[in-house]
Amino acid sequence: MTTPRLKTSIAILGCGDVGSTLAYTLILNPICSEVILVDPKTDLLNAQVRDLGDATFRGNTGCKIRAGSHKDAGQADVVVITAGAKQKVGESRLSLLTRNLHILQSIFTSMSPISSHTILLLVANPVDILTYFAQKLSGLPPSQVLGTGTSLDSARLRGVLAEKAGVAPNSIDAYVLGEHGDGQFIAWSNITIGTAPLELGLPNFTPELKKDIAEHTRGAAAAIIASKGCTAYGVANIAASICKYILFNQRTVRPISFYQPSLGCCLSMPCVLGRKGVERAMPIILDETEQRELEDCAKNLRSVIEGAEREFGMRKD
Ligand SMILES: NC(=O)C1=CN([C@@H]2O[C@H](COP(=O)(O)OP(=O)(O)OC[C@H]3O[C@@H](n4cnc5c(N)ncnc54)[C@H](O)[C@@H]3O)[C@@H](O)[C@H]2O)C=CC1
Ligand SMILES: CC(=O)C(=O)O
Repeated sequence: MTTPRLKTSIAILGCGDVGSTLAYTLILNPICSEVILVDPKTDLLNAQVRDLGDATFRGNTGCKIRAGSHKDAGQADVVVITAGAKQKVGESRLSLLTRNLHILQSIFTSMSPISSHTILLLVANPVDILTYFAQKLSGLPPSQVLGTGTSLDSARLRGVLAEKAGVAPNSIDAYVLGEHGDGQFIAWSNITIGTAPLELGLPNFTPELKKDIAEHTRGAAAAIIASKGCTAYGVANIAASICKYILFNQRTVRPISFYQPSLGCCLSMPCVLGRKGVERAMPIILDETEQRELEDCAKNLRSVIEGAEREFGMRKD
């Protein structure tokens, strides 16, 4: 007698550079039984499914890949939204807003009705603003709508600190918080290197080094885009990890973009990730400068949201 297998599915909307890299990551590190790819470019979609399908045949990973519709995606356990325009050289993430909000609106029109158990994970930029609108457009509870946010920036920060301190990145706790964009800030006061606070773990830490590290982290995406036109591997790895924390109910603490009731927008703060999405916010004590940076960041994001609501006729004033 064969044991029935539990079916878990991840739908990826958009199978361009990021969506296809995420699909490949999920095939190599299987965490679900099915990956559903959705993209209006049907030639590209079918070619990606065939090419990625070839990667499923060698080991018996148990993860199948298929093309699907937006309606199919709306019934998946996790829906990852990578659909949208990407930055050209010199463009900011925020400059993508009008184009990508149009795409987001059309996605929710096509996907409806969405299963009430689905977790939405936004990757498309500007990710904090799109996470905010995805929650409104989907009608799902805020805890089920999240964005990769500054988890990628935090990984980049851990990478550079690891190199300077001569320890493995996973021996470092360091959080970039706020906007996945120019309004991000580093919670310096919370960094630990192994068992040591930053100044002990990195004895040659100077104000110049601090500035260089912050600039490196904030500018990492633009530097890669200037040479190859996109970033894909880092965010695909982050998105696959987030899917795993959710599907395996891992209760892992990460900085993720989610709705902050006291700030009136979505931005990244640490939270516990599990099967319900954001299980709870994880408190963090910020120093005075960091608290001001958080408030400034939220103020800017709120004003971008208000501008978009006016442009898209979602506000009365
Ligand atoms: N949050 C993060 O850390 C990162 C975010 N990104 C963002 O991810 C997005 C995607 O980037 P790439 O994959 O490089 O772009 P891409 O242009 O290679 O792929 C985007 C795909 O979305 C598809 N698409 C458009 N409308 C759609 C719809 N209604 N439904 C399904 N698919 C649709 C397009 O046909 C295209 O194939 C961009 O907004 C980019 O800025 C990229 C890297 C990191
Ligand atoms: C493109 C982007 O948002 C990133 O790589 O951080």
